[in-house]
Amino acid sequence: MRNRKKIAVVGTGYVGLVTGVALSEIGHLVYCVDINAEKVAHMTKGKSPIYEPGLEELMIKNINNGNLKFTTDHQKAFTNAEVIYIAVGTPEKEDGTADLKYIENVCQDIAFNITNKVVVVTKSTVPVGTNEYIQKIISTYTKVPFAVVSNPEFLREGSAVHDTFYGDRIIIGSQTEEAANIIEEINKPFGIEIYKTNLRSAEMIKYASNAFLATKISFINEIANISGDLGANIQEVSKGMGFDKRIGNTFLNAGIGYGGSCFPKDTKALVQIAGNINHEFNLLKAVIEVNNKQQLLLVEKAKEHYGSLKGKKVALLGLSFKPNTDDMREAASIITAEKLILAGAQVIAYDPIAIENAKRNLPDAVEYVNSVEEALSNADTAFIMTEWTEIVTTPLSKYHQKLKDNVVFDGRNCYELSDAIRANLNYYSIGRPTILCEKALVQ
Ligand SMILES: NC(=O)C1=CN([C@@H]2O[C@H](COP(=O)(O)OP(=O)(O)OC[C@H]3O[C@@H](n4cnc5c(N)ncnc54)[C@H](O)[C@@H]3O)[C@@H](O)[C@H]2O)C=CC1
Ligand SMILES: O=C(O)[C@H]1O[C@H](OP(=O)(O)OP(=O)(O)OC[C@H]2O[C@@H](n3ccc(=O)[nH]c3=O)[C@H](O)[C@@H]2O)[C@H](O)[C@@H](O)[C@@H]1O
Repeated sequence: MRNRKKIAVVGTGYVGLVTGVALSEIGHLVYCVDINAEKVAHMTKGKSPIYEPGLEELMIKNINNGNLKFTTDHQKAFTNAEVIYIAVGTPEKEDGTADLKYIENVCQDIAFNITNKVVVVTKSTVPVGTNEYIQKIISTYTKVPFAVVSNPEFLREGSAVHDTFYGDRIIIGSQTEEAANIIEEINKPFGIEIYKTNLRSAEMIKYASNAFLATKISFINEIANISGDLGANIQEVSKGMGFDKRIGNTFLNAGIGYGGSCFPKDTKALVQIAGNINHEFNLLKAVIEVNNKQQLLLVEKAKEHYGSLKGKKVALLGLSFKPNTDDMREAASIITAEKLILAGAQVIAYDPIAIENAKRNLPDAVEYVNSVEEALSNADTAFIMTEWTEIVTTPLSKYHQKLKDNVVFDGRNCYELSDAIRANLNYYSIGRPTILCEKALVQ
């Protein structure tokens, strides 16, 4: 390959690993470096530490052709590297602000180990002004010339590989044209629209995008929360709204709120970022509050239906924060399981992929089973938390057959109301009229 570069990627979470794999796939020599030795050993054998469709195949291919290496040794990764991508975590602190301790450590790792002129690219989501802070830390410890570039990541978990090769835009924020051009050249083979801007605007584009998507979700959830009782059907409302190109037809699925590693933390961080310049971001505060309430909605509906949940056996179907990932960060299943157990219910949980991670996140009292059917067979009622294909394709007649109380609380609107009527079920969903058995047609 012409212009093949040695590139180091620091941190092998979703963003680092997918970035490293993608850059190796387009022909660069990529060293992915992580401080977690167990993870590195695993990845060196071609095993992905995360469940992400299509990722492991590309990892194996590029390990075998020599383009992709994993190491715990920063010096090995950084020696002669022309570009270094930072993709470590920026978790939230207790007050909601972004914790930059991993970024700060990486800056020192970079300063102490670079050998030649390098472009340092920040993929991690960082508050506005952080790239200048990165520049300051690195230059405190080294005389080797370098430039910083902000290149925020927009991939979604569960479709991360697809999003990397077919994303909507690549944002490059830089103070120098030279550094921006180097990163533009690297990204050209992806064939995705590139937008160049300054450092601070690039940093803000990332937070503003996540905050806007979270706002769309909380907005449609509020419309859902009034639609059901007013006899409207939120799915039809969303569809009708989505025909308007100014609104768009995505991110209008009502449900039990957004979870995941980013929307919850990035919305809180943006409220804090605004607070730092004395701006009260009331809209975003409301988005967060609506989401917190939304995550509790199924428990509230069940309490209303039953009066008390004491002794009820609940099948919790789908545990990850969305389908096609084993990520449990901020999943609605966590707070739901906690509230159910607090109310005296028994929780029988199932997920196609995320059970091992769920065991580290859900209360100890939760029991786990190996299939949807097994969960239903042991339960009085079911809560649908995540719209995995395996769950969505389970016919409602199965719920009718297996559940002792014949009641389903569907947090993801997986079924048509007409199917619930046909299956003769008590069926609660989000933003749609409740179906009660007496009204259902007995087959
Ligand atoms: N998860 C996602 O889908 C997306 C995440 N982001 C952002 O990307 C950043 C990374 O998030 P994730 O990919 O979820 O990562 P993560 O938090 O799951 O993993 C980070 C990795 O960095 C490693 N690490 C920490 N310090 C290190 C050091 N000094 N040297 C080498 N490795 C080190 C850790 O061992 C860990 O494996 C965050 O800022 C996040 O907000 C952005 C878009 C999508
Ligand atoms: O910064 C990040 O980490 C990423 O955050 C999100 O990606 P992700 O969290 O992986 O997944 P999404 O598909 O956005 O879903 C997030 C949450 O919103 C919920 N959601 C999504 C869409 C919708 O219409 N309704 C809805 O409730 C999902 O169930 C899930 O809990 C963004 O979509 C990515 O662009 C961004 O890069």
